[in-house]
Amino acid sequence: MVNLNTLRTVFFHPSQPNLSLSSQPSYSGNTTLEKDSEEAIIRPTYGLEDLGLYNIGRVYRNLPIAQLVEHALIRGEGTLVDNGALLVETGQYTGRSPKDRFIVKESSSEQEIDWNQHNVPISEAKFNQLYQKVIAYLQGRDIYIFDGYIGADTNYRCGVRIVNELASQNLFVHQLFIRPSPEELNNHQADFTVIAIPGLHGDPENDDIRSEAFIVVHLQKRLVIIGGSRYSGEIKKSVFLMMNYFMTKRNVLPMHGAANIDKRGHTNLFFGLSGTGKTTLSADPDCHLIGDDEHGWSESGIFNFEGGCYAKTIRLSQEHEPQIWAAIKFGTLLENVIVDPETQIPDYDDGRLTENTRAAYPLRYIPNCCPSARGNHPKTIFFLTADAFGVLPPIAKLTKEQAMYHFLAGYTSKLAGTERDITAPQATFSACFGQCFFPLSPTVYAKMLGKRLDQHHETNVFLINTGWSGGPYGVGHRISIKHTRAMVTAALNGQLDCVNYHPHPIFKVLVPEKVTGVPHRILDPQNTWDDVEAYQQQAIELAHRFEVNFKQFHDVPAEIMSAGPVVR
Ligand SMILES: Nc1ncnc2c1ncn2[C@@H]1O[C@H](COP(=O)(O)OP(=O)(O)O)[C@@H](O)[C@H]1O
Ligand SMILES: C=C(OP(=O)(O)O)C(=O)O
Ligand SMILES: [Mn+2]
Repeated sequence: MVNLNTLRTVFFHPSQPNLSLSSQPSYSGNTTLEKDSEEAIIRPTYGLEDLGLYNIGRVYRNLPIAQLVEHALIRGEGTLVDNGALLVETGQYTGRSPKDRFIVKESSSEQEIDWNQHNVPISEAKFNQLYQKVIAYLQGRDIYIFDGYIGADTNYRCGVRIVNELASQNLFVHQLFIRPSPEELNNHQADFTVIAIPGLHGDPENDDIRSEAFIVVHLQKRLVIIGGSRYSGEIKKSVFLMMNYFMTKRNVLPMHGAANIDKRGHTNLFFGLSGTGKTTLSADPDCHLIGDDEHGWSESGIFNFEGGCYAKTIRLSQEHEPQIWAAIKFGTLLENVIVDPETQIPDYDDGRLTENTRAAYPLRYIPNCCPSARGNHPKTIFFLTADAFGVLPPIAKLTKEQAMYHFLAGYTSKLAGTERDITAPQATFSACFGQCFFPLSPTVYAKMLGKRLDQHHETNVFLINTGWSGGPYGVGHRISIKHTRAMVTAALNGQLDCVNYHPHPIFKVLVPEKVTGVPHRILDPQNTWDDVEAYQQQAIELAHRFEVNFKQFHDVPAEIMSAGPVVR
C-alpha cells in the first residue's frame, strides 16, 4: 500500500531557469500592491525553491479572505457586486477544456492509467519543457500560495499547495479546499502541488499541446501545472484526478458525487456528471450538507475531499435554490455572471458570457452544513442523469446489478458550457459519472463500489432523470427542480420503501407507482410525450446506444451485463 506520508511531492533539482524566454503578457499588468522600499529586504520563500522556483516577487501565503478580495480588486482582477461577492470574468475559457488536459506518461503510473480519449499522455520531456517556461514565467512575479488540505477525514487527508498568479484564484482555492489551523500551517507539507498561472500560454507548435491552454498532471511528482485558462474549475478537478488515483491505493473509493445527511440521520450520495444536479439537490434545507462534488468512501464511511462548493448560477432563483442563493455573499467568488451596470445586482438569467456561470463558497456558507464534512455509510444513492432524449423515467429504483451497470455506463448529457465547445446538451456515456476525472479503468472503481454495495446491502440506489421530459431537448422541457426535489425527499423519508414498482419495458429499471408531490402522470415518461410511438422509437434508440457503449466492458460478470436495457 502506498503511504502518502512517504510520498511527498518529488522535489525538483532546480535546473537552469531559461531566462531568455520572454514572459507572456499578463492581464493583471504590473500593478504591485506595495513596493518594498529597498531591495535588501529578505522575504520568506516558503520552500518554493523545492519546486525550482527562484527570484519570485512578493509571496503572499494564506492571506485571509478580506485581503485576498482587496488584492483582487486593487489588481483589477474583478469587481464587488451588490451582494458582496467578488466577480471575475475568466476570458476565453469559461468551462473546463478536457482536450487540453494531459497526464505525463512516466514509469510509476504508465501501466495503470487507462489511456483513452480523456486520459491523453504527454511525454516527460515535454513536461520538463513546459516546466522551464513555468519557472521563467514566475521570475519577478508576485504570487499567492494556499497551503491546506484535501480530505476531511484526517486518516486520509493530503496536504495541498496551490501556487496562484491571481489573487482571485487564490480566493477560489481558499474557499474550495480545507483550510489549515495556524498550527497546521506551521507544519504544513504538500502531498499535491498545483501551479496555476493562466498568464503563461503554451505553444501548440512546440509543446505537444493543443492550444495555449494546458493542464498537465504529473502523478509521480504529484504536481499539476496549468496555463492559459483562468477557469478555476481546472484547479479543483485536477487535484480530484490525483485523489482518484492515489485514494484507490488506500482502499478509498473516490466518487464524483455530492453527499448530505437527512432528517433521519442517514447519509446519502448524489453521483452525476457536471450539471446534472449534485450541487443543487444536495443543498437541501432539510439536510446537512457534507459536500457538493467530490467524496471518498472508506471503511469508516463518507468524507468530503473539499471544504467548499462550486455551484452553477445560471438561472439561479431564491425560490428553488435558497441555500445557494444565500451563500453568494462577501467572500464568494463569482465567475462570468453578468451584473446590472448601474446597480451591480447580478442577473443570473443572463448567460451572455457562458451558461457555466459559477459561485465558489466555503461549506460553512450553507447554514445547516455538516461541519465535520463526514458521514456514515450511505443509505440512499442517487445516480443523476440529464437525459436529453427525454425517455428515462424521472425516478426509478435499481437492483444491485442495474446499479453496477448504470455506474459503468454513466449515461447522461454534457450540458451547455461546462466543457469547451459544448453549447447544447449532448448525450454521452461517462463511466463512473465523471470518466474524465478518473485515471484508472472504470472497472477498478466499479469493483470498489460493488464491494461496498455488498457490504451495505440495505443501501438503495435510484436513477434520477434531472433532464428532459415530454420529448427530447428542443421539444420537451427540463424536469422541474420542485418535482425532482419531491422525488429525492420521498426516497429519503422512506416513502419509496412502501410503494409498488413496475419495471420499465425497455430500461427495466423499477418505476414507482406514486411519489408524494409529483403528478402521477409524469412518473411514466411515455405519458409525457404527445406521440407514444415516437417515445418508443426514441427509447429503443437510446437502448441501442447503451448496448454499443457497453461493449467495451466485455469482462464484467454476466449478471451485470444483462442488467442493461432490452434491445429488440
Ligand atoms: N430537475 C432538476 N434537478 C436539478 N437541477 C436542475 C433541474 N432542473 C434544472 N436544474 C438546473 O441544473 C443545474 C444543475 O447544476 P449543478 O447542481 O451545479 O450540477 P452539478 O453539481 O452536478 O454539476 C442547476 O443550474 C439547476 O438550477
Ligand atoms: C467544476 C466542475 O464540476 P461540476 O459541474 O461537477 O460541479 C466542472 O465540471 O468544471
Ligand atoms: Mn457541482
